[in-house]
Amino acid sequence: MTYDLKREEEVKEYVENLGIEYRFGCYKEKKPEVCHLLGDYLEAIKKDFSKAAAVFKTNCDDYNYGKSCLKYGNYALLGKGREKSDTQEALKYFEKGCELNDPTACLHAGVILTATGPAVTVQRDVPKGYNYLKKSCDQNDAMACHYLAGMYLTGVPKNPTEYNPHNPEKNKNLDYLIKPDPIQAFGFAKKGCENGNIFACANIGIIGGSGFDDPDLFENPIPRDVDTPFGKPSDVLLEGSIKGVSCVLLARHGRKHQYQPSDVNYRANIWALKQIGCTHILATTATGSLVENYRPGDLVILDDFIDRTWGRKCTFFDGTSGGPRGVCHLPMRPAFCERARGALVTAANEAGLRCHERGTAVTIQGPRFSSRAESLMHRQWGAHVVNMTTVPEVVLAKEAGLSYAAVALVTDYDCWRDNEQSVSVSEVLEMFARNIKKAIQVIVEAVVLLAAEDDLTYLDSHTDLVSSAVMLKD
Ligand SMILES: CSC[C@H]1O[C@H](OP(=O)(O)O)[C@H](O)[C@@H]1O
Ligand SMILES: Nc1ncnc2[nH]cnc12
Repeated sequence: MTYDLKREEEVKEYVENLGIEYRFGCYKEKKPEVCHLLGDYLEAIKKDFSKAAAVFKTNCDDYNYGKSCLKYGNYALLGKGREKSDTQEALKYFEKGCELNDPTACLHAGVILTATGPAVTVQRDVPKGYNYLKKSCDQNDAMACHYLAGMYLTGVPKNPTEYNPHNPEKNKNLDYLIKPDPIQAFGFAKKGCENGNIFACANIGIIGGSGFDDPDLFENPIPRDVDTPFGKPSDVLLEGSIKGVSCVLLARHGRKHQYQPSDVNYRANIWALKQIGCTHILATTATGSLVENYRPGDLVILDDFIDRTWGRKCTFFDGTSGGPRGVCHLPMRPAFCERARGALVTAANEAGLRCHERGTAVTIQGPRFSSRAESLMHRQWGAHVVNMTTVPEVVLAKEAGLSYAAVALVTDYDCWRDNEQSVSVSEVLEMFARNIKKAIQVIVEAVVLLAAEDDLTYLDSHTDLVSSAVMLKD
């Protein structure tokens, strides 16, 4: 029989007949795949969750249908179609689903058995949980691979309460069920990424500025040519890993330093990093000092800016096709992500480097350096360093909901000091080259610190802030 699905009565009849067919296939013909469809039908069309739960349960118990075990496990976990939730019961069904080769059931069983925290009610069994996760990842479940990558990244301590993400030195002495292993972590992250979990692809973007355009950060970087609604970024994105953490490097001015500060496509750069799955961006920038105590060779973890640029595209919210809609009035205090800044500060301090934990950058339009009068004025305004790129980069990263922080390397004293030559390109590049190891060390350690954080709710607050700043009328 054919139905005209534009007519309401015929749709109703079709749906009713579907239910009859499923019942027949399940109860009379005893076909497990049809019983599963019947469960889906009861859930999605009839919204009868207790009946759906009963069908999934029986189909798992009697017909060993893996997908139904997963479904019933979910019902038990959420307390859906039954009086209350029961994690132990859920685990039993996930384990059976996994034995029947359902990769999602394996994932859920693995997560339950390895989870820690106050809400956990099931006895932790990391080796068993690990095997379930591995089976799931082997069957190309991207989430399981991502989860395993996380386990190898930080290691799985016997006693999770002893683990302190802010104290890597102390963590080294812990007793581990799974030892931290960056190579394994990267392998699983790569597999998670290949199977479509963008968060396993490249979590931390690194924007390298002058002198950091092409550093040897990754062993075998994979170049990725990316396009965005805002045009092409300054260069290919280089994917690789730092101590097992998936990262991606972008040369702000292009690897041949082909774009001057006002011609950098900042929007494409930030969008490309977000598009590829970055949640964080750590940037480097060469800066001139505006205060005596910020000496060439020092690091500054920027915490504010003064914008002296003009004509740069400084918002994604301008109606560009493929971009976000509405008008965005984003608060700029704080300008940088405090958590990412904290990681840079800790990394610099732990490495024993001379580092200023705060600093305001005045970003000038360039490409020329400041006049002496301008330099003196910037000093009076309270800026600590001067460069040509922090704006609009920091603004756009914030609009994209990313965690962004920048480590500035002081390369010169600009031109405000009496009886001293004013800054030159050769001075900047020479100074950066002499200190590049510091910048690399800080970025590398900050990447490790950020990756070890397990409370990522601050990332939600970045995106929430953007949502609350957008004015949009339908
Ligand atoms: C090469 S001198 C001026 C140049 O250096 C800084 O670049 P970046 O921020 O990309 O490190 C500064 O902002 C100017 O663009
Ligand atoms: N003095 C300076 N002014 C602007 N950008 C810079 N980058 C490095 N030094 C600088």
